[in-house]
Parts: sequence; structure tokens; C-alpha cells
Amino acid sequence: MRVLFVAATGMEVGRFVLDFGFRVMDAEKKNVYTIPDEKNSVSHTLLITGVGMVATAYSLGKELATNQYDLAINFGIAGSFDRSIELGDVVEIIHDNIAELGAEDNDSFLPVSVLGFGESEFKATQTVSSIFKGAKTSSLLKNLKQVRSITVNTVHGEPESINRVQKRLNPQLESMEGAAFFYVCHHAGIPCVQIRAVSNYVEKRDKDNWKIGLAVKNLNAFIVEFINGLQVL
Ligand SMILES: O=C(O)c1cccc(C(=O)CC[C@H]2O[C@@H](n3cnc4c(=O)[nH]cnc43)[C@H](O)[C@@H]2O)c1
Repeated sequence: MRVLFVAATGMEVGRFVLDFGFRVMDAEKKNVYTIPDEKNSVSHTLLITGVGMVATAYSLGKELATNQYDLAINFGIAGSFDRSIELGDVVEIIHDNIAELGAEDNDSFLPVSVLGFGESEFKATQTVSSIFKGAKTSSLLKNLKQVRSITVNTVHGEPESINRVQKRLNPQLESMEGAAFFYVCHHAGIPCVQIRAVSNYVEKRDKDNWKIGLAVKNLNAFIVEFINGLQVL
């Protein structure tokens, strides 16, 4: 099984890279790390795309143009609108939306689907529980909360715009890459999942409230279990 791990920044993948010895194999591709297992039966690749939808679509499209994978997993940190999710919690995004893709029309927003120019809503095509169904795996891989997210170019940080997007789409999370990842995977026909750890609540911007360290630690613990779980499938 070939798995492509996709993250926006090196900051989000620290322990994961060290533990498994991912290495840059091609000097021309400094954002692509690989590690075959001893039996070469599972070949993992890690792609660091850069932050945002444009960087994600470019890097992922380029990688998938010349390589085949059985599964792609997008992982990173995210902001939460939903206060029942604790900072540091790891969740699975099963529905994502390119929230700003459309047109303003007086007081309403017309999504790109209504304009007749395509889709802005995407679903994960796999779930973690379906991947590990029937396998003896860590409890971290079980009972993962499934949530709905939006993907934005501008991180929400003002009460007025936060209220507006909550009224329109009622998202639980937001990131800057997730829906672009789903978009590319759908078009390339690659099964895809998205895992994120909550680093902050979506609120008036105050970086002192963010728990990036905790989110990255929990996210990496999850990914380590995910890779270990793949070995016993
Ligand atoms: O300094 C800032 O204001 C700031 C705002 C958003 C994100 C950052 C980062 O350093 C992380 C970028 C990375 O994290 C994801 N992320 C984390 N929290 C959020 C959020 O509340 N809304 C959207 N994206 C978020 C995002 O996917 C980026 O890849 C700094």
C-alpha cells in the first residue's frame, strides 16, 4: 500500500519525520520525503506543500501527475468554531468547503455551484475507521470525532465575519488547505482522508490563546499510530 502524507508546513510534522526517518531522496524535490519499509510493502511519502489552497493544489497536483498512491492523508492544525472540541483534540474532517468561492449578491452569497462553475463542497472518500476495520489497532485510531470544516484564504479573526460564516455554513473547523486537498484527490481518483488537531478557537485574533505545541504533539502521536497501524493491516 502506497500512502501519501500531505502537510502544509514542516512545523506540523516534526516528530513524525524524525521517528520514521523520512528523507529527501531527490535534491530537486526538497519538499518530498520518502521512507520505504524493510519489506518494501508499504512505501510512504511525505509532501510539504506550503500554506494555503494554491500551494496545496500546485504541489499535490505535481506529485500525483507522476506518482501513484493507494491513499492520501492530509494532516495539520486547524481552528475550531465548535467549543465542545478541546484545544489539542485530533479530529477527522469528513466534509470540507471552499468557503469563499462564489459571489456576493446583496446580502446573500452565491456558491460557485449556483453560479454554474463547478463545486466547492467535498467529502472524504475514506474514513480512518473504514481503513482499520477489523484490525487490532491503537485506541487513538478508534472513536475519532468526525467534523465538518471550511477552507479559507483569510483566517477568520473578527466577530462580524465569524458570525456571518457560521450562519451561512455552520462549520465546526477551519483550515487553509483541506478542501483543496480533497479537490485534487477527487480529480486524481485517489482515496483521501483529512486529520487535524485543533490549535485554536476561531475568535478575535489573539495568538496567546493558541496551543500549537499541544496540537502538533497530539497530531504527530496520531500519525505515528496511523503508520504503525498500516503495518499490521
Ligand atoms: O499568525 C496568525 O494569525 C496565523 C493565522 C493562521 C494560521 C497561522 C499559522 O501559523 C498556522 C498555519 C496553518 O494552520 C492552519 N490553521 C490553524 N489555525 C487556523 C485557523 O484558525 N484558521 C485557518 N487555518 C488555521 C492552517 O491550515 C495553516 O496551514 C498563523
